[in-house]
Amino acid sequence: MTHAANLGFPRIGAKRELKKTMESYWKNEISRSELEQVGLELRRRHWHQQREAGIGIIPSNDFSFYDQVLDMTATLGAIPERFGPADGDIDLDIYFAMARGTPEAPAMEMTKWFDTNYHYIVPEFTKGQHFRLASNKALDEFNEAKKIGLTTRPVLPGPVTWLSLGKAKEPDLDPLDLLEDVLSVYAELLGKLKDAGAEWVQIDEPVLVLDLSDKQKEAFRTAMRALSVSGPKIMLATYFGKLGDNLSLATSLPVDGLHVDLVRAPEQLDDVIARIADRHLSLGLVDGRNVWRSDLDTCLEQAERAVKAIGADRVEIAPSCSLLHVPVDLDQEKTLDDELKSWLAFARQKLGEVAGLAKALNEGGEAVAAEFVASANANRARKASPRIHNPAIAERLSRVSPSALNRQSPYAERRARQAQIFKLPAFPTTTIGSFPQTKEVRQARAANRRGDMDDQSYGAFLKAQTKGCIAYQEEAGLDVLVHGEFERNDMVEYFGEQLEGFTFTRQGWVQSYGSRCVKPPIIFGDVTRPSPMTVGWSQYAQSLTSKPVKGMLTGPVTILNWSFVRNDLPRSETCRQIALAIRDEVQDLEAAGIAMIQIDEAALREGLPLRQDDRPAYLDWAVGAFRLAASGVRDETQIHTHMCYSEFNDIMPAIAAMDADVISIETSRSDMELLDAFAEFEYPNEIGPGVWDIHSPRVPDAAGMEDLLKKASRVIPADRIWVNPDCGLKTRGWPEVKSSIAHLVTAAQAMRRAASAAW
Ligand SMILES: CN1c2c(nc(N)[nH]c2=O)NC[C@@H]1CNc1ccc(C(=O)N[C@@H](CCC(=O)N[C@@H](CCC(=O)N[C@@H](CCC(=O)O)C(=O)O)C(=O)O)C(=O)O)cc1
Ligand SMILES: N[C@@H](CCS)C(=O)O
Ligand SMILES: [Zn+2]
Repeated sequence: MTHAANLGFPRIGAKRELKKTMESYWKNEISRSELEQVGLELRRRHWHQQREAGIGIIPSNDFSFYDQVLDMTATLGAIPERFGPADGDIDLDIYFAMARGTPEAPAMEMTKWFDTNYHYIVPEFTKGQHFRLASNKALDEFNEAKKIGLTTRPVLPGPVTWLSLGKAKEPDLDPLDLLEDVLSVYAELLGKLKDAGAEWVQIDEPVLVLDLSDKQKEAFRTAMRALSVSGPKIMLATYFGKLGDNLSLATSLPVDGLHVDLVRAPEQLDDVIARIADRHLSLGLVDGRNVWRSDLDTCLEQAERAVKAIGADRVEIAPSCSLLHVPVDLDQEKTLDDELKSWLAFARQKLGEVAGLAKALNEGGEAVAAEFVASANANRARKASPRIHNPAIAERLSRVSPSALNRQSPYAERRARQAQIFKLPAFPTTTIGSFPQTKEVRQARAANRRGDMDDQSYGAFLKAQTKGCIAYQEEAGLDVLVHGEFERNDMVEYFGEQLEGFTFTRQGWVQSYGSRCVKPPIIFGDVTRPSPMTVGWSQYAQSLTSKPVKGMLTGPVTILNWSFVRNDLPRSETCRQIALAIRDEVQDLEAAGIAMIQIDEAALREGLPLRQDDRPAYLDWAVGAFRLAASGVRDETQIHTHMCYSEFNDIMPAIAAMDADVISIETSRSDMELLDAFAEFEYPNEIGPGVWDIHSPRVPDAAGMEDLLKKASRVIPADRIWVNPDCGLKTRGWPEVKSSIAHLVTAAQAMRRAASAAW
């Protein structure tokens, strides 16, 4: 019999219960046991829902109070020294301190999980680091599920992925050198799981879809040999891409099963079948990264090929990856129109598809005929729907000339003209765009949406917020101001709501990091901009001050990468459509007198293909889309961009090719290390390296920021450096913001004094 399996369920809760409870705990409003109780209820609810959906192989330990990689770090006792003694207990408070930092100890670094909008906490390694089984979370959750009659398949991030994603804190340490010690803890944990009754474990090794070094390949052989000795059977899970040249490695490892992603890489099925030998094969057929209903007939045809080749008993049907990356339940959406809704599937609906496919294999097509027909009809209707095509857009795009991707003059000329106009001091200070999205702001928006606050009152409220923010920035002594983004629920969703071809959900939350969630808009059709989206707010803010106020836009690549994108058109085409809409907005801002315009491309790197070979083509169209959006303005208009991630080395030429006049980047958590890439590449334009880690509630002092700026000015010419935080301030509270900005301005002034003394 073929089993229906799941690799991971979204843990935040259909109504973001976990988020709300965690945030209450952090504010000391509830006790730890109340927090733990909500965790338990969510796990139970999700197990029940999976069972009800017809899933036979249900995961445990996919729940997390912050992040599954941090859970593994805690399990292995890999606590950085600043959070307590290496052999001390790891309780929830130390765990949260590692994730969020404390006044004394900066948080551990956080970065993007492969090519998703999910962030994990980066493990830290030192020489001679001692590992020990420091948490029984995986075991406890397995036992918890057993109490409700479920023998789950516990999930663990695998040792090679965990080490590969971590960071050595000493220059000549290779994390993989720690493998042996780490493996002994994994083996101990697997032994305990087996003793508790676990028949299988899911070991997640998504690095198997990356370009691997010989040392990583060898680490896989060592690791799987060690783990296969005495624990439960291993389902080795790979996802987010093709195994490619790692296929023979993956199929030579002593594991009992292999999960492959057949949504991203359907072409690998026959090769995998040919090499699977006597292992179980888990077919990732239902898209765990997007919200479209599956083409069940095609999925069934793929599954039948596997069953025919290796027998039903060794085949599992599954989503392509954990369902962490999609919203929980489409049935909660009461305002989406029926036609659009019929095209979609969220986590619970996807599990229904997985179970339906397994049933079709086990009982024959008649057993699920109605479901399959409904699905095929919906997909057919989607293809034929007049709502998805707008011929005028294709026609306009075909008329875009190559010159539309170039500014009028080279950067050096623009720089001179802009310097004359803006007359900024050395080390100009600015922020990235958003100011605190306080409870008051969110509640006003929620009241307006419910109809409890009329549009006029809501507009007046937002104007007052903006006015207060401009006054505050002037008082704080910032040089380049922003309007504060109070009118925006999210930097992508806000634009999605105003563009044609997009739809949005009410409850389609997806975890981004910790308690923070996003509601990615859904791009279902050709994109157009019916009217200006931001001009009124920028114009209003600029009318309040004589200092420049940056117009604030989200770039086309980021809108694309942070949305659920239609799967019936190449992503590059959809991106060009969005770029044209943003270009129109940029030109309208300029015409309205906005002299600096920031186009955020926070997610440009996130969309970078995981394999080197696929990268040039992506970078080519992504940079082209940015340039199309940004280049329709005069030389005097200063274009900024912003990116909040900390790996630039491999895409420096592309970043330079974007040709933004100023780029602000996240650097503070990595101690300015990544500026080396800008220095080595001799990045020609201006740079604002973040000097304040805004992901942590910690207030950085002026001396620390000054140190970071000094480090920056050792590698970047001082007259090209801007002073700003790592990212927007929407998640912070006003008191921390005010203290931190006062320190930031002080640090910039100190740098100016030192520079004028030296000149
Ligand atoms: C910069 N980042 C972003 C990413 N992706 C995006 N799509 N957007 C981003 O900004 N990826 C990388 C990083 C990740 N960082 C963050 C940072 C902050 C958040 C965040 O704050 N998320 C909020 C939700 C934001 C939002 O949509 N708010 C809405 C709805 C607010 C709400 O919950 N309203 C309540 C009522 C109000 C109340 O009582 O308080 C309700 O409707 O029930 C809004 O402002 O209108 C979060 O809450 O997690 C995300 C990613
Ligand atoms: N302008 C946005 C960028 C976040 S990446 C903000 O400030 O929140
Ligand atoms: Zn950012």
